[in-house]
Amino acid sequence: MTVFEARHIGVQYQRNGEPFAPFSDVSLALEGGRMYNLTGPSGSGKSTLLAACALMLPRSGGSLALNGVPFDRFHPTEWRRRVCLVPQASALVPGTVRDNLRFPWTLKVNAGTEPPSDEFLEELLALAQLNGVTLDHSAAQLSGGQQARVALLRAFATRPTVMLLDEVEAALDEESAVAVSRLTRALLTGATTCLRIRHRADDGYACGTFTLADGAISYEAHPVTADNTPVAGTGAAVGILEGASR
Ligand SMILES: Nc1ncnc2c1ncn2[C@@H]1O[C@H](COP(=O)(O)OP(=O)(O)OP(=O)(O)O)[C@@H](O)[C@H]1O
Repeated sequence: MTVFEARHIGVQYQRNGEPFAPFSDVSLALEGGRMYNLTGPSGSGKSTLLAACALMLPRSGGSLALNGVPFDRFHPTEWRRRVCLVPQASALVPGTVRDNLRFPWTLKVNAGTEPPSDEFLEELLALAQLNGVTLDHSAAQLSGGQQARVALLRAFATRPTVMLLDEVEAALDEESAVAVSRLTRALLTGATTCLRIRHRADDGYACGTFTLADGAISYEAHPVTADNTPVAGTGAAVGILEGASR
């Protein structure tokens, strides 16, 4: 089922006083429980597209929808809570891993909602396979790969519908990058989806790749198994993130 749709999206910047549009008519649809790659040459507009989908940038045209509901029926803050953009360098805040995983609940966007319990956070942490890192661990003592995974958990803990990952594993070694992919895949439930900018070779976790080049987008599906799931990974967090244990 399609959970996120972008139709005929355009963005226009000003460059030396002149309008400049990396793209003006880009459409894509993402199905639930899937992970998609977004690739394309440097400067083709990948980060711009993610920011526009998260309503972080004004669009020059086009529409967005979540589960068929148009974006203008959401308050922009609520949209950004559901369509979560994770930048490449997601800075962790000083303090413990718990402080970081609960950080979204210090923000206005989550005002009035209960922060997650330690039990829920421990279940999430277990998925990330962080070699014994606990909720009380100092975030400053985590490796780069561990920090990237805690940043992902922090974003997923708010249960967004769409995760937009802007090269979250770009600065990591191959082993840590695979760990981030595995964790992302494990965190997806049937009601959530993920679009990630990726420059590395495919790692088998995505069901397909969008390519943005020269203002146009194309899509290529990846091989799937007989039960129509991507080759690598499973939604291991389905039970956790669908609510039973929070
Ligand atoms: N704030 C801005 N003002 C003007 N032009 C911008 C702005 N941000 C990005 N651009 C331009 O828009 C184009 C797309 O940039 P964007 O960062 O989206 O590309 P990208 O595909 O993500 O690139 P990369 O793979 O190098 O990260 C580039 O030509 C860039 O110079």
